[in-house]
Amino acid sequence: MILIVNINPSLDVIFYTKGFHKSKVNRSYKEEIVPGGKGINVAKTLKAFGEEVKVIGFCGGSTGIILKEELKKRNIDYELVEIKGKTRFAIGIKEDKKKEFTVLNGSGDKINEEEWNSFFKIFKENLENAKIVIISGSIPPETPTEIYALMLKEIKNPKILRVLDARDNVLKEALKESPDIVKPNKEEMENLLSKKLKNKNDYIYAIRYLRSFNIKYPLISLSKKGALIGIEEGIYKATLPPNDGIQWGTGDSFLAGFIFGLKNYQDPFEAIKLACASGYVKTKYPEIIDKQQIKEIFILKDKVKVKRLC
Ligand SMILES: O=P(O)(O)OC[C@@]1(O)O[C@H](CO)[C@@H](O)[C@@H]1O
Repeated sequence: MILIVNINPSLDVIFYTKGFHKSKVNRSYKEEIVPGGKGINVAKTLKAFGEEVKVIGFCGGSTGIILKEELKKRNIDYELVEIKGKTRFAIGIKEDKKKEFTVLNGSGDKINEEEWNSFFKIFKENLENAKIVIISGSIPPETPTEIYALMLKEIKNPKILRVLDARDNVLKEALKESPDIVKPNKEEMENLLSKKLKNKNDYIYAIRYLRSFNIKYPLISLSKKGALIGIEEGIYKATLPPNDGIQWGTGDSFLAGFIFGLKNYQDPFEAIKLACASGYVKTKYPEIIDKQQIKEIFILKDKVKVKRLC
């Protein structure tokens, strides 16, 4: 089973509008509501690939009830600790004829001590059956930045593949625990290094930096410009022709594609191709949940170009 930790899930609402103006009353002509949060997105894509997944984390309030209903509809197994607070919203705004996509992520509510204790109990129990653990997404307010480092430390079985997608100080702390796979995006990596990544040398520097923490497969997603991967043999850039679809949750599908590829083909090149194709296909849909989308991913996979940088 692939265990997915999403401690700050969300209900994602996408508004489609003919025009959006700040400080004005705006109207949408269509809305979509999907269960979200980075981990849940990874879970949905992996499930569509046919993998057995389980999501653990927190949920609360009426939004939490909807989140659970939506997960059930999609046959996603979950064990979420009920909290006094509520599950957050994340809002996406897509304007017709514009390439930009606006996102407003809610913060979520604070988790109390009792709720954390219940979570760690569930976490430890589920580690027994997990082959892969993916920890992904932002953390609730007032959560110590060492939280993901703590979880990684808790995974004592060396056979479990430890995967992390986090940002800022949470990522910084967790790197010290040498997860097997990390996947910051370009902006997150720039924040971590306090340096812009502009060219090939910067890319090499960034991957080497991650590898200095003994990360087996450091990945950096470059949005429309593809992705970077570091392996023992070298550093590579994978690309697909750019498209103008919605860039929300693409990094999560990217990560799911990579994990599926690595697990089933044990080949990082096949994995990075599946990752790029999964991210690309996600730009066309609010979520990846069915076999038809997976077919599209497999067709696209062979079009991904992988070039050695050094
Ligand atoms: O606040 P976070 O956890 O960084 O981001 C939350 C979020 O925007 O990320 C996903 C897309 O990657 C959405 O499903 C979700 O709502």
